[in-house]
Amino acid sequence: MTLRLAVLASGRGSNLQAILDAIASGALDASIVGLWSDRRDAFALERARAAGVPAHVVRPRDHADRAAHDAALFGSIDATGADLIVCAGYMRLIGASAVAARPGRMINIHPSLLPLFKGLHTHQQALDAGVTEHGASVHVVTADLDAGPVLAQARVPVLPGDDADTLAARVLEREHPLLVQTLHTIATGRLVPGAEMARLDGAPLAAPLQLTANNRFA
Ligand SMILES: Nc1nc2c(c(=O)[nH]1)N[C@@H](CN(C=O)c1ccc(C(=O)N[C@@H](CCC(=O)O)C(=O)O)cc1)CN2
Ligand SMILES: NCC(=O)N[C@@H]1O[C@H](COP(=O)([O-])[O-])[C@@H](O)[C@H]1O
Repeated sequence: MTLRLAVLASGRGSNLQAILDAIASGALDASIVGLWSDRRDAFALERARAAGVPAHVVRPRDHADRAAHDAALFGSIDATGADLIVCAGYMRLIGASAVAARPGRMINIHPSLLPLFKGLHTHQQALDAGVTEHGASVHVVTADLDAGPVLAQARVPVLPGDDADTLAARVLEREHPLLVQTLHTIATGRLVPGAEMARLDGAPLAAPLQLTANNRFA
């Protein structure tokens, strides 16, 4: 069955574009039922429109508080019958009640090797920590920020002379196949995200899947 995706994005939308391209090429058996952004200037909106995907703006400033914003956002998403909600550069903390109502149905791509470097400015965090390896993670969204079960990771070296921008670019290049391959593994039913635990081939996922250089899981 084709996996129906609702995608949330706040910015340029390159991860959204990676999903769109994978669907268009036949590499991912999924459809995007809509793109939702909290920012009306998000270029992700243009990418969605160009692909014929319904693009929605739900701005926090138009709602009384976080709970009201979440209610409007997820009410719109629920109306589409989406199977999975993908945070692809969505820069809002999702409230605990919205998360609790959708256990295991939301994933996020985060630019660090979780549990290292949660939150924002992850590449500077990595440089400040002096790590020699960095990367990206796809994890289940839970009430606590960037703390849910980690489904898959991709690793990159930190190179001498790196700054936050050069490191971010190297990570972003690996995020795209990481997200697509994770969605493919979910779409085929091999990987099942859970609020507390993910399962791979019916067994508890013992450790995050690791993306190889040829964009497959080891
Ligand atoms: N409940 C959860 N919500 C979200 C998660 C999560 O794991 N649990 N992942 C994030 C994505 N994210 C990092 O990966 C992230 C999103 C938002 C923020 C943040 O501090 N946002 C501020 C507003 C910032 C702004 O508007 O510029 C806020 O919400 O007040 C940090 C990290 C998606 N949501
Ligand atoms: N805390 C969430 C977070 O920092 N997400 C990051 O935002 C970028 C979105 O890029 P994109 O809009 O080009 O997909 C990506 O690097 C993603 O990992």
